[in-house]
Amino acid sequence: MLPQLFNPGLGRLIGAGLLACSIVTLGACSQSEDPAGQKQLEERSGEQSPEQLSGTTAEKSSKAEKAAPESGVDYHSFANTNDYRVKHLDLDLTADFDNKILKGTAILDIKRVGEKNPPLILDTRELDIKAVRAGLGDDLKPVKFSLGETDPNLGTPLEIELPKGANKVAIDYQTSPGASGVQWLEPEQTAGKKHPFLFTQAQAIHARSFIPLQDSPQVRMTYAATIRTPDDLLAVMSANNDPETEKDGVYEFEMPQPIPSYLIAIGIGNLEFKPMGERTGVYAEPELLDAAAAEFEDTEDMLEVTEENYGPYRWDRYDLLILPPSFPFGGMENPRLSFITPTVIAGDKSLVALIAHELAHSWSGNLVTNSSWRDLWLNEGFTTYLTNRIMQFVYGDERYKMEMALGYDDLQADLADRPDKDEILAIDMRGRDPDEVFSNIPYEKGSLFLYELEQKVGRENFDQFLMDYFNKFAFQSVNTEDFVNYLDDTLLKQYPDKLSKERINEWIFEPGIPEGAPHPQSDAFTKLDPIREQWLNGEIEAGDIDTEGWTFHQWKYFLDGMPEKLSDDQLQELDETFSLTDSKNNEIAFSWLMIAVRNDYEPANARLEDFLTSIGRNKFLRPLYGNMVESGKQEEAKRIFEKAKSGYHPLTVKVNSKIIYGD
Ligand SMILES: CC/C=C\C/C=C\C[C@@H](O)/C=C/C=C/C=C\[C@@H](O)CCCC(=O)O
Ligand SMILES: [Zn+2]
Repeated sequence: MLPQLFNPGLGRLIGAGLLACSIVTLGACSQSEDPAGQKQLEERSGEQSPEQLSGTTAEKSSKAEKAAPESGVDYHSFANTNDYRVKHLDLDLTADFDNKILKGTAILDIKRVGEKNPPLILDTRELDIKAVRAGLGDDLKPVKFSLGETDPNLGTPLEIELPKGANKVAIDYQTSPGASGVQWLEPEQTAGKKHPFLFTQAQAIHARSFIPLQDSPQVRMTYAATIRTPDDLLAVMSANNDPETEKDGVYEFEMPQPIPSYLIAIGIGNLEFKPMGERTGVYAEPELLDAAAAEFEDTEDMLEVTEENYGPYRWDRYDLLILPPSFPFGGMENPRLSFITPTVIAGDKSLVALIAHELAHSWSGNLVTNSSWRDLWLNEGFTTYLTNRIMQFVYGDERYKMEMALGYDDLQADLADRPDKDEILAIDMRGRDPDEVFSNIPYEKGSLFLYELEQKVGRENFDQFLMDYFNKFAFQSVNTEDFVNYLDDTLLKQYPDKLSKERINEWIFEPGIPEGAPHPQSDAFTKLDPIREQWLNGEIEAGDIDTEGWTFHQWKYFLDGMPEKLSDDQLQELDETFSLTDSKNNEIAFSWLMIAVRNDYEPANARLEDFLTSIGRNKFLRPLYGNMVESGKQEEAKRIFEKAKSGYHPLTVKVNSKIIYGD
């Protein structure tokens, strides 16, 4: 039998569905004919289409190398960061739940870094800009501004004429109800069903949909914020949340460490706090608070082992915010306060690698940051490597091996699915929407590359290397070339007989996995292969399989290793013996539903519909909808998607409607 993984709080959430919230059609933003904006756009998105980047492997990789943006250039931002840099943001926003808008003022402290005095160009998306003032210090006067042409991926540049010597710009604005980085939830979509909820998700290029700024990970700023909410709701941010704060509708925050814009985050809801350790705690709706605190109680241990091995935690507190199930990701590493899907509260800590992952970003990603989305692997590959190590420190070798092996299988699956050009770590993303290119490749291939380095130079030496890397580049944004140069100066010099530049380039600039790369495996998994085989061959019945003590990881491995096609009898036997359709572990349910969809297993249809309408996590939705379309169930996919869509996050709607309806 399946282990009993049911969690009452989550059960209520899942059962409730996600209806009643309507995603309002994106409103038009006032625009002017603006040649400057158009030029920015051409410079950023037009040089080479992805198709132009195809060719032989050698050509491809050399073109990928050339795609390294010049210093100060980010193909996913209009901002003229070679002229000005935003250093600090002061935000004062009111959350208007009735109209689904954030309204207020952003004051940017800017530093001129170029020789000239051109207009300041900021990123925006669907923002209604009411007025702009600029000047020196607090002497701000109204200035001219214009919105340029809108690019479907990048949004709309905001051009501001600055008086000479200006170092401050104040922008009065409001967001659109359909802002791509904000989800407004109706009470029905929450655990408590009585209060609305709001959360933002800025990565990769959605901060611009709720704050006008230089929305590029090359730019780091400190921030202070006042967030005004209805009196009975609590606001939290990726900043200095005070666990003692009482609900009163006005909340002040400070983020004293410089962070990139994609890490600015706001959550508002009927939230309460529960401590888990000295520096760690959880914010959640009261209905979920105890379950979340119990599930994630090892967070403090994770924090301590990571510090011991990779250097100090530099962000003061580390708390978790548990979001409603429409959150489009497993977690988001917002500094000091990771945003977490409730779908990982399984009741048995089986899915807590996600917490290790978000915590690890406090070193890889938040401290040392990819300087453009081309270099995402520097954030995610390092973080995935650290995640595995944290899981080993806290839960031991067997868990480590299983997590690694599952990651390797995820990588294989994505490699089988993607064009060569998207298998390159330093990926060419020009002209593309980062949300649509997103895959496991930067995570798992990046991590496997680091694992190979570890194997070659020895674990202790590699840990030292990582600690030094985090210290050297702390609070800086780096690109692939910075990392390669650092490798040149360190490990390549220290271990010339063990490492080579060619091999490193192959990992970073060539598609696929280099020949001879490590292949993480787990005995706890390989022993399941003959059992699965025997069952498939009819030599044993499902009831003969001794599943006592199987971990979630083993169930996932067992199910994911099933062949494409199973007979109706086989599906029924599996389901009746192991109650798979009713599994309360969302990862197991997902693996089973993937099998059910591709084999037209009707008894799982109701669960499939419930799953797709109650969870908004793209990791599950994209493959499930994709599988439905591929197996001829496009109409059913459309029906369910239309029913669920009003409760999905804007990003979820966008990427899945492409899958279901095509372009
Ligand atoms: C190769 C793609 C390059 C850049 C894309 C960057 C961001 C894309 C965007 O869609 C945002 C992603 C945010 C991810 C946040 C957390 C992930 O670690 C979650 C992974 C999936 C999950 O567990 O649900
Ligand atoms: Zn991550």
